[in-house]
Amino acid sequence: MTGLEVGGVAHGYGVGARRVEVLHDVSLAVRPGELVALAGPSGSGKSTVCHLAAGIEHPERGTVTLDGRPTAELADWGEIAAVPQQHGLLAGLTVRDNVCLPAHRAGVDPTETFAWLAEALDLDAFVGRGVTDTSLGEQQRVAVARALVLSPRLAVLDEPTGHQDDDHVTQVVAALASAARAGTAVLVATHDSRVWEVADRVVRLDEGRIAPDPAPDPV
Ligand SMILES: Nc1ncnc2c1ncn2[C@@H]1O[C@H](COP(=O)(O)OP(=O)(O)OP(=O)(O)O)[C@@H](O)[C@H]1O
Repeated sequence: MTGLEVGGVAHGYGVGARRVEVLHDVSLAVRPGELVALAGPSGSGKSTVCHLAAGIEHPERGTVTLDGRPTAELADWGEIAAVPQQHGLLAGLTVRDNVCLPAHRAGVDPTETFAWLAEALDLDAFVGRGVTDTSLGEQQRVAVARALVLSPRLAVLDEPTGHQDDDHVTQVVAALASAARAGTAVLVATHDSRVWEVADRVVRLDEGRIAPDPAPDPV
């Protein structure tokens, strides 16, 4: 098991005069059991890396693999689970059914994991409610719970603390750290220094390139 490997990726959007080059020779890895934060200014390409890692897009050049297989060929939520910026929840379902959907589709009983996630992410008060009848922050935690319900080999989360207050940031960060301890490779695009603090590594993007590590402070 090698986890997520992004190798020499170049990627952009559009053609001709509308062409935007977004990523230039990006390489990074997230090993099973690692939590890696992807930092960088707005527009530096974090969400694009997330889309490629989650297999939502194919890289134009280079490779993006999970345990050696292209992520774009892995559609199973037990392999790769994602929290996109817009959360991607199903409006017609309750909170509980949104979280449990990947498990139901995989034929796995989610009862125990759901109970743990609902408590860990403070969902208990509204698990039976339609997901559209919850706040944006609540929906974001529902999306995090859904991503973790099958203990995927890779979890890709795009700004998963963006709508949370301090206490709930702590809960989301703890749930992600716990998933990593259980063996999931966790990639988190985030501006949130509270995520950087618990990450095994922080990888910085700058204008679509991996930024070098800052020089150590002089002693
Ligand atoms: N579908 C698209 N078509 C054209 N350009 C795009 C598309 N998606 C993203 N871009 C451009 O690619 C660049 C990187 O966008 P991306 O969303 O990956 O950045 P980001 O680092 O996640 O930003 P933020 O922190 O604001 O979410 C931006 O200049 C953006 O405008």
